Amino acid sequence: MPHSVTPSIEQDSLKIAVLGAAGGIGQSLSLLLKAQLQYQLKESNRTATHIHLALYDVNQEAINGVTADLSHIDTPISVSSHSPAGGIQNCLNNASIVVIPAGVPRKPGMTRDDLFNVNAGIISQLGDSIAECCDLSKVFVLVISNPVNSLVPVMVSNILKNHPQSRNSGIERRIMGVTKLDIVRASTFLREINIESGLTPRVNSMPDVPVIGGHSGETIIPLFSQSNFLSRLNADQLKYLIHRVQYGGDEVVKAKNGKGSATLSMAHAGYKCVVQFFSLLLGNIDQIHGTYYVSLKDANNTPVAPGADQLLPLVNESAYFAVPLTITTKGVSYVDYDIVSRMNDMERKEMLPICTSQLKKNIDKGLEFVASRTA
Ligand SMILES: NC(=O)c1ccc[n+]([C@@H]2O[C@H](COP(=O)([O-])OP(=O)(O)OC[C@H]3O[C@@H](n4cnc5c(N)ncnc54)[C@H](O)[C@@H]3O)[C@@H](O)[C@H]2O)c1
Ligand SMILES: O=C(O)C[C@H](O)C(=O)O
Repeated sequence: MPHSVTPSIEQDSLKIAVLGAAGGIGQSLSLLLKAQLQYQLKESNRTATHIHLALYDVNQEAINGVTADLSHIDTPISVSSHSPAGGIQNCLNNASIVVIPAGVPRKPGMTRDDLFNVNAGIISQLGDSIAECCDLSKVFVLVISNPVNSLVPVMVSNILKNHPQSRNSGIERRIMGVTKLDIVRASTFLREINIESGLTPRVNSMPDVPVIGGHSGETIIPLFSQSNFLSRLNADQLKYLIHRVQYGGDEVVKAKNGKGSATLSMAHAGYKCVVQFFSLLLGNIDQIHGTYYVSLKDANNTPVAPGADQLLPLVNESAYFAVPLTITTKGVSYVDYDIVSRMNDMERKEMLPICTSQLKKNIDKGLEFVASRTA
């Protein structure tokens, strides 16, 4: 029996499932959701909406402990604990948003790609469960597990290939790779360097830096050319910032020295993403503007939304790419291809080709994994 603190989900309810919720990211993200989500309801006219957090992990003892602990927090959000013993179905049934930080993290000396074999198996199994338990015409799936560049293709192609109920569901428009941590880092590091250069930024505002491409090393393209501060950066500062954003993950892996990778900053970034989808589903907003790593083609191999047709030739036909998107309850509805035309020469001629050639290998690896799994 899953341990359920509030077992019955009321009719007007919104359920968020976190898979891998007993881990470093999962625990901190679940804390933020349990402690903070109800503040979104205040903006909503759906004050009667009941929010439920369904927490799943293969580590049964750990997830029961995490759920019992969170359940004492004085917010009107119910929580339930799920593990393989009681089945993942109870966790996923009726979920509107599924967030996935399940899988192994890096240790020093490893690349994200070294995680592929273990995590691709986990992601494809979780994808099978999502296909069986969730309404594929409605659910949003946010993939945090690494390597994001390969695992999003695994999630999308496994569901489309192996689950006939996905046909015409549009699920490929609602599976999002989470690259928000790169955006969070770019903003943080730019602010730091501005302060070092003698600027006094406002306490309550952070610089905006779009980051596109993928989520590892040189596939990460921070577009400092599109921040308001480019003219204040010298060439060395710009080089330093780009490198720091591209390898920010390594900084944390090294500092944790074998005890994992970024968890707290990732939980913060993931929370920002979940809040967007939560607000969309509550009806607080009718569209999201956000950057996610998504499939640029739909199940019929045609561009996923307006703008994707223009973007594809600009990104060397990369089938997956992180790019600013407009997202409605149906999923990706517009792809901001124009961000590539706004890149400066160095970003477009030097960084973009390196990104897309590496992305191609990462994407192919994911697709080949699914093909061999099906065969
Ligand atoms: N997208 C990003 O920006 C980003 C940032 C940081 C970390 N990550 C990735 O997120 C993943 C998780 O990182 P972490 O630090 O939380 O790791 P962790 O080891 O602390 O937690 C992972 C959790 O997943 C659980 N798990 C394993 N297999 C599972 C399965 N089949 N179903 C459900 N749960 C399962 C484990 O029991 C564990 O509790 C890693 O792959 C890491 O590389 C991504
Ligand atoms: O670096 C990692 O392995 C975790 C994550 O992708 C990060 O960017 O911090």
